[in-house]
Order: sequence, then C-alpha cells, then structure tokens
Amino acid sequence: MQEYLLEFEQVYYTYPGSQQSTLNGLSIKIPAGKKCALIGQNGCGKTTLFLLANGLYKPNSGIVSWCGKPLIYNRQDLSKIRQKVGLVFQDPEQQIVASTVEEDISYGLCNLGLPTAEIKYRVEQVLIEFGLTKLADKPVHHLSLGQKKRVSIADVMVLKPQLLILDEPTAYLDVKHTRNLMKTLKQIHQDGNTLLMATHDLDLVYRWADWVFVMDKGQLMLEGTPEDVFCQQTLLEELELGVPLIYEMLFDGLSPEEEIIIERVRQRILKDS
Ligand SMILES: Nc1ncnc2c1ncn2[C@@H]1O[C@H](COP(=O)(O)OP(=O)(O)OP(=O)(O)O)[C@@H](O)[C@H]1O
Repeated sequence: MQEYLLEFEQVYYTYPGSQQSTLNGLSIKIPAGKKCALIGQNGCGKTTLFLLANGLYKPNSGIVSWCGKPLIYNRQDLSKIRQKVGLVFQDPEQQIVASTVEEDISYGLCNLGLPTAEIKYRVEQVLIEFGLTKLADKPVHHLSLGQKKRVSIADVMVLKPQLLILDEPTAYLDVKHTRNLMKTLKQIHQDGNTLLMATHDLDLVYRWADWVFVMDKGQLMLEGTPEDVFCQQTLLEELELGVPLIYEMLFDGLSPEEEIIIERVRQRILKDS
C-alpha cells in the first residue's frame, strides 16, 4: 500500500495584510519514495505550499500532517519537522548563512546541539558525497551559482531529511550544472529519500518525475504519472502550462511513420531517465 509522508487537507493560507488567499483549500499527499514534480503558473502557490510543508507558516484553516499526524506548532515539534522536511530555496543566497562551505554545512548540525565529533564526521561525509571537499575552506561568496546550489542542497541533506523539497533547483543553471544537479538528485533518491521539486521545465519533469502535481490558484488540479498528466492537453492548455516538447509533437497531427519515430524517441527519453 502506498504510504504518504506529507499531507495537506483542505488547507487555506492568506499572507498577513493580503486581501486574497494564496492557498484555497489545497489537498495534496506526497507519496513516500517517489520523485515528485510540482508544476503551476507563477504565483499559483508552490513556494507557499513549501513554506507550510516544513512549518515555517501555519495554515489559517485545514490540516498539514506528517506521516498521518497533524503538525503541532510548538518549538519542539517544529524543530523535528524541519529536520524531516528539508527545504532548498530557489535562491541559494537565501539559505547560505556562514562564511565558508564547511561552516555553512555544519551550521544546522550545530543548531541541533550535536556532539562535535559527530558534526565533524557528518560534515566530512557530506562534503565527499557532494564533491565539495576541495571547496571546504572556500568563502561561500567566491563560489559559482552552480556550486552555491550544491552547497545549499548539502546544507539540507546533512540533516538527513526524509523529504527533500526543492524550489526550482535548475533555475539559472547551465546544461552542465543542471546535469550534475540531476545526478545528485538521482543519488539522493536511490538512497531512499522522497523528492518534491517545483519547476517550470516540463521536459525535465517528463524525464525525471515519477509523479506529477499540477496546481492552479492555490488548489491541486491534477496529479498522476507524467504520461497520465501530459495526456490532458486540453486542461493543461486551459491552465496555460503547455506540455513537454515530445507531447507537442505527438499532438501535432503526425503521419503514421512520424508517429512511430516520435514514439521511439519518447521511449528512449523514458529509458535514459
Ligand atoms: N510575503 C508575501 N506577502 C504577500 N503575498 C505574498 C507573499 N509571498 C507570496 N505572496 C503571494 O502569494 C502568491 C503565491 O506566491 P508563491 O511564491 O507561493 O507562488 P509560486 O507558485 O511559487 O510562484 P513562482 O512560480 O513564481 O515561484 C502570489 O500571488 C504572491 O504574490
């Protein structure tokens, strides 16, 4: 039976001072062990969902649960949920707090009050895993954007979250750094973690995700495997989201011969992902 890590049930959220609610009865369940993608227009509420997911914001009404238990908004429980739900912001500058890479990665562990030897061990492991050992003593503000993104994921992964949430992780990255990042995420998933990524890159969603959520105006409109979701061309066009390039071609009225070739390409994309 499918287990769910994080669940939102009829969640409403309005930013203080705002006239309009951002989440409008959002119900969504994040399945354990999957690579989930979250798509939706700018401003539909993806980042807001993430900020409620790890307890940074509290719903005005509705329930946010972790492994079937509603979150309790006290200091102790929030500290626990923030270890289980790791949130990587779109802009690494929002996340990086210390002056060197090593200090930055150890920051969260120091806050947890772990023994020095354990902090040292875990930081060393993560530096190796993320290929950051050579950069350990480097000032963070000397790093490239791709390196900063890697550090911001390492900052979160060192806390061993069960669910890693990434807000547009490939934004502004070039092809090489996007590929490296996707390799890193593949490894994180193979290590048994659940991933939830917001992105506007539908081709990436098609290649990478095994479950897709579609949001609009603070609500969940559609969910399913990439194949099931991207078949819903009419709805996706209504939501002004479009479809991955390969589906655009398939929907484009191909000749039977062309259809066979595109279908082969589609199978190849899925095989390589
Ligand atoms: N601090 C805030 N105060 C008031 N309104 C906010 C605040 N942060 C976000 N909003 C509003 O909430 C809505 C949802 O924003 P959110 O950042 O969650 O969208 P998003 O789906 O992540 O967008 P994008 O794809 O552009 O990142 C937008 O209308 C935004 O203007």
